[in-house]
Amino acid sequence: MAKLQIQNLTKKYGDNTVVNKMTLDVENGQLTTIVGPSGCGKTTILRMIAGFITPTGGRIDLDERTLVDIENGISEVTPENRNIGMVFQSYAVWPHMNVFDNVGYPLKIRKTDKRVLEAEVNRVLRVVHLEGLEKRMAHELSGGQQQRVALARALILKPKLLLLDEPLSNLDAALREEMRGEIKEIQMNQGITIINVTHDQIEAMTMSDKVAVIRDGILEQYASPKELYEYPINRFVAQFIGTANILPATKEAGQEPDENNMMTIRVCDRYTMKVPFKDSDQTEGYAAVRAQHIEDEAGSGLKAIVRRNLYQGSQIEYYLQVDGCEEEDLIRMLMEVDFEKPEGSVIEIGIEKAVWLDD
Ligand SMILES: Nc1ncnc2c1ncn2[C@@H]1O[C@H](COP(=O)(O)OP(=O)(O)OP(=O)(O)O)[C@@H](O)[C@H]1O
Repeated sequence: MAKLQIQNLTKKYGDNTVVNKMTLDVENGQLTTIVGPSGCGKTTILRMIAGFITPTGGRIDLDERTLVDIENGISEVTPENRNIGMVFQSYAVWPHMNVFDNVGYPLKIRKTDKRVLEAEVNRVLRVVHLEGLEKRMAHELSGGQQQRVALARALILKPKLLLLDEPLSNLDAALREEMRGEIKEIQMNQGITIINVTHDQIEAMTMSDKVAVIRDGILEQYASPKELYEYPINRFVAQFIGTANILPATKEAGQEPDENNMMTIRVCDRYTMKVPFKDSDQTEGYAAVRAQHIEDEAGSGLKAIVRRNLYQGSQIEYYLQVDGCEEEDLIRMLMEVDFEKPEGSVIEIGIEKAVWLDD
């Protein structure tokens, strides 16, 4: 049984549909990340789950309790009664309050017994590794520490669901990585369900059990990081997650899967290969190919001119103009450093692995 169920969730501002019939389940104790370009509707989705924005349509259930159901006219549960914690991109800590008071505030306004409050503050400060800083004013903390205070304040009410709206985006790279690890640890140790929003695809891949890729308010694909990377559903997902090369491809109509569940496609009208079978009627489409799956293969029939080679220490990244591809669509290839080809050289390439995309 899923913990959070979102069905046909829709938000319109006038004629502008910013979230369009989104349906997804988040399993108990899992971390789901919502990714997509700026303006695709990520924050709007999170704020509808939290109860700050009323949907135009659809339904949200948390642990078999209906939070909102527009079509059936069920009155909305107010944000403070949803048992959902939220941490925003801006730290939102009170600068002239110390760490203890910042974190204890949600319990204080609920008139919690002083001793219980103290024990709870100490508990969550340990969880976010801030013990010892209780008396420090929030404005005397680093960005990362302030973000931990915000996290502790969200955790103190023991939410069923924690919503994170790009809380790491203002932190430097090293701190961001550390915090990712800590959020993951909180998820595992506290058994909490988390929805994280980001436009950083590396963050999405490394932290999540599942990733929801959104474009223009529409859920394009919802799957594990590995599945998204290996079997992207369309060009948008293939390029957004792990920047795949996209090459024009064709296939014969009516193909059946072979004994290995593969089918035959022709890439750039020059190179025939097998890819995982997809039940599609289309004869013209695309092959998505990762840079590390393009190889040097003399006699392959797929010619390429080296346009750029970028030495990266452990490997060389080549940008190739491939016969049969648009001239401006350069293809990326990663090679060992002993494969040295100057700009302008003509090579022949092979493709070790690809997936077929209809669109
Ligand atoms: N109150 C509002 N009135 C009208 N349009 C709005 C309102 N709030 C958001 N929008 C529009 O809805 C769309 C989605 O916004 P949202 O903030 O959810 O995107 P996002 O994916 O979180 O973007 P970012 O990554 O930049 O934070 C945007 O086009 C935005 O301009």
